[in-house]
Amino acid sequence: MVVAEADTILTDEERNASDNDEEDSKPVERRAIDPAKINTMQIEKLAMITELYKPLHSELYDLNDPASMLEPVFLEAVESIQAQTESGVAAEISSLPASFLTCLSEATRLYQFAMLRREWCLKLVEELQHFEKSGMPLARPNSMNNYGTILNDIGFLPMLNELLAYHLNPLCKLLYPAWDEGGGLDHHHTFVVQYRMAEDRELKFHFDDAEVTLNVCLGTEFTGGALYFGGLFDAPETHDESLAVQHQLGRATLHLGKHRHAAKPITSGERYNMIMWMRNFCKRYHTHSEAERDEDQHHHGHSHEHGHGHGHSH
Ligand SMILES: O=C(O)CCC(=O)C(=O)O
Ligand SMILES: [Fe+2]
Repeated sequence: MVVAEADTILTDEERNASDNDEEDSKPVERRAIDPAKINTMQIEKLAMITELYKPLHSELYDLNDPASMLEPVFLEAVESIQAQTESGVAAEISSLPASFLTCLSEATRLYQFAMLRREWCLKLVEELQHFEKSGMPLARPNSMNNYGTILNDIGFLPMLNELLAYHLNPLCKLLYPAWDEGGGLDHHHTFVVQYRMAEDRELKFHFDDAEVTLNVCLGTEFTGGALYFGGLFDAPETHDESLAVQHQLGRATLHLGKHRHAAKPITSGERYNMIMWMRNFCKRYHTHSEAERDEDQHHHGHSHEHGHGHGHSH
């Protein structure tokens, strides 16, 4: 069932999908709110949180000590990319530390790597539980997850911007060179999804409102909940892919936003994952002429490749 947020407009496709039991064959696009439409209510909410909320672990809200958050092998990989870029050499995947990157699928460019330190993950979960108990207003993460928290809205935006600019964007430029246009992956929607036996236990087949998605497991204790991948939205020849990816605390799965995926039901415990939908400003917000738009649609084959997050008019 697709659940609409108050300010999310469902497309015909999503509306049909919500009436359709064969969700495995009909992925819906997930979307977040357009950053350009951040309204005064959200700004007032952040001001209220900043004034009234006392964090449990205030060190989580900045990136002053990257080594307390990020695994040594992740830092080493990013440093090697930066060093190569600075010396004018095009960075190569083969030059990453040997144990760093696992490629789960060449055809759909699905990767995994160690990213977040265990203590940091567990502290973030404690922080979110503390936030929830504080009675501060909570917005649900997106049009499909009912439980979880938007990190951007509760004080994590500056540190996540740094994480994207200095760590994730250089890595993504290497793994997904198509998004190197303009500033590369230059903005994001980041949230934590939460699954509990008595609440949401799974997530239906969909693709993301993102160029590239980072999904990191924060624990805590659970069974089940594997991610399932089933091909790229715009590449029918990949639709017979059927890959189940297990979670491991602190480990990141990196995939294209258009990579169709689902989360299998958890069978016990509680699962938290941090999701960053990484986006390219040029791709989304530069205005096309009619001719360019026709040209693009011809190439991509899907009109809604453009204008994500703006809602749809019919
Ligand atoms: O449950 C997960 O880990 C995946 C969540 C997801 O695909 C999403 O939020 O877009
Ligand atoms: Fe997703």
